[in-house]
Amino acid sequence: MALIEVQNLSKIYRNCENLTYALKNIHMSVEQGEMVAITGPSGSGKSSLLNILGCLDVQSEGKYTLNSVSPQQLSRSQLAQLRNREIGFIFQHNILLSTYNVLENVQLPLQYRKIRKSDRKEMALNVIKLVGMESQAKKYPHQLSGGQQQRVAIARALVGTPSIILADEPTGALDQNTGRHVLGLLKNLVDAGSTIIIVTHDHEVSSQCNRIVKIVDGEIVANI
Ligand SMILES: Nc1ncnc2c1ncn2[C@@H]1O[C@H](COP(=O)(O)OP(=O)(O)OP(=O)(O)O)[C@@H](O)[C@H]1O
Repeated sequence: MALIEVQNLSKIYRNCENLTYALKNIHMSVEQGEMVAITGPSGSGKSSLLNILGCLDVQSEGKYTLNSVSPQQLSRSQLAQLRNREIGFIFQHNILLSTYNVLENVQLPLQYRKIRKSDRKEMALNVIKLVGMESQAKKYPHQLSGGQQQRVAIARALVGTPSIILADEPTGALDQNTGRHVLGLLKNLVDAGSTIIIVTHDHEVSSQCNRIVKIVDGEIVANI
């Protein structure tokens, strides 16, 4: 079974009298070690899909399994544990805590796990090194550039060794050079065995992925 399996999945938003069919009959699977781009025009359903894959929302119809687990069958606390253990999130505008330094920010996803304090620090330092930020570990977010902050966000997404990394426009807020650097970092992670799904409008990013899933009006129109 693939790491991610989506079958006949639909998402319908109900607001008062209105129904919006944000996703219609989606089928897709993602294997371990793939880097997959999700593209499509504004309002096509990309975020709705990413939210379901990230267990932040549930589908209205159909089936989703992550590592053979069906998130829709879990309680809220089980779901929170699954998210914490299996998924690393990277957003366009990273949400580092301003009063925490780099090392403290990167350790955050580990605080809900039963891991010794000294081990947490070591795990965080390892991923901080991986993204080339070891000399900045004591700095606070406001002392870093946008690209450096995004590298810290990537380290934080990685620290718990999640099964999958979900990235929403990870280079969208960066200048071209910094964006290329961050993209290179994500590619290195995939080369080392990580699985990444990236929502992007950027052709340079999607062209570097193994596969592009294009969504239009809630339907997959290409998966190549
Ligand atoms: N909470 C909600 N309630 C009602 N409709 C929603 C909600 N969230 C999204 N939608 C609608 O679902 C459709 C898909 O939205 P979605 O945000 O998934 O698109 P998107 O491809 O991520 O767009 P963008 O690229 O602009 O971020 C749109 O028609 C949107 O208006």
